[in-house]
Amino acid sequence: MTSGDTNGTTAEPLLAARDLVKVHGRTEALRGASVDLRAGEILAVTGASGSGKSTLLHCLAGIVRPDAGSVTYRGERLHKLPEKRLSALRRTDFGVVFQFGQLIPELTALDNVALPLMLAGTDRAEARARAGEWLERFGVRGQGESRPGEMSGGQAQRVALARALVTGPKAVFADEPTGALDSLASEQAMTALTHTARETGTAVLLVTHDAQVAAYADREVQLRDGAVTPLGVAA
Ligand SMILES: Nc1ncnc2c1ncn2[C@@H]1O[C@H](COP(=O)(O)OP(=O)(O)OP(=O)(O)O)[C@@H](O)[C@H]1O
Repeated sequence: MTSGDTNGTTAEPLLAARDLVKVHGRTEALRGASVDLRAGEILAVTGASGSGKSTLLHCLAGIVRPDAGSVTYRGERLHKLPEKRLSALRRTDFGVVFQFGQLIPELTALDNVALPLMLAGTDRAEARARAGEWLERFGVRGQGESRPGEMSGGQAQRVALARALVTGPKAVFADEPTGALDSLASEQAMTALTHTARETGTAVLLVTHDAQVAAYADREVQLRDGAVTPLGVAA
């Protein structure tokens, strides 16, 4: 793994955040954060609790608009897009997974993974067939007919990862995806995520406070007080 911020990039990044500022009430969550996510790379964003990691992820994923600065996605000003266009882009090009997978509790694992395909217009039978293949990839095919409450945390999280990747997004945003898992389940989920992302050329922005999880990334940037700092700089 190499470290670095926005320097040393030769290829055009997939996503580029520049000088992001985001204020929540009286808290400046981001104070001039800049970072690139390159196509196909797995980038870990680390930093202390409250340093702004989740806020940075939300801005890059187009979930939250920054108060200042810019987010450029393949040449488009993401933060300036109208809401309708932004949500359409999020559906086709981005996948997200959070600490608690946020699967729909009433649906089986298979239907949870099939849903994004159906929302994109795939018919139910085809969507379920493809969802089954993705459950297989993540080692949870056997849980296809289980509802989230009937699975272990690790299984549910692998289903959530399959759901994030099933539509073939260009980027997946994972916010502490293993934060609620024990070390074995965490290892299984991270191995499945990174293998699949590398196989499919999907970029992953991985927010974590766990050095073992960050070690799965190709590159790491660290946030401190809402800005990206070079790795290894003492507080
Ligand atoms: N919706 C919000 N309303 C008010 N304050 C917020 C909100 N979201 C984040 N904050 C504050 O902004 C700062 C940065 O939060 P953020 O969640 O981005 O950090 P983080 O590095 O992801 O933290 P953690 O590792 O604890 O999840 C924190 O002080 C947090 O309390």
